[in-house]
Amino acid sequence: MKIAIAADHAGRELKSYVIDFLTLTNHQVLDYGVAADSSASVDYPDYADIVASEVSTGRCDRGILICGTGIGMCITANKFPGVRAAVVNDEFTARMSRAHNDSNIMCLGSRIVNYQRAIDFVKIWLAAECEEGRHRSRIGKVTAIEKRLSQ
Ligand SMILES: O=C(CO)[C@H](O)[C@H](O)[C@H](O)COP(=O)(O)O
Repeated sequence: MKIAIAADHAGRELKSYVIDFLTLTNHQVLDYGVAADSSASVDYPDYADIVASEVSTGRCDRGILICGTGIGMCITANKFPGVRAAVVNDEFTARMSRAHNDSNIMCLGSRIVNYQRAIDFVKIWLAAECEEGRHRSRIGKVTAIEKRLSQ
């Protein structure tokens, strides 16, 4: 899978662990910063913008965004057409955000989850499929709202 990833200063260390895992498991990873050795305080919308754009345009299959809580990244990413970003801070939401919502961006909170749990969530999220049926129909309604509001 081709996966775009980015983090703000709060998420940069966790991002390195996630990138190592993705690379080891043969995914193609595009790292959009912030640099692992940077000590700068940066703004999460600037990083969510890049990754959400990659997913929205279809240049990447999935995206992973990391900040302190995952919330700011998620709010920003969901402004982009076709993006279904979800904050994932436990196993259940990792699975359900795929099974019911077909999420294409996962947002992690580095101040909430430890590294090992975060990797577990990434594994679950990458492996889970959308259950289709009624869930696809509901996703279609979300897309219809998005289209209506963009006119
Ligand atoms: O965007 C966030 C909240 O939704 C992230 O948790 C940020 O990482 C956080 O706000 C950064 O806070 P800081 O005090 O500037 O480190």
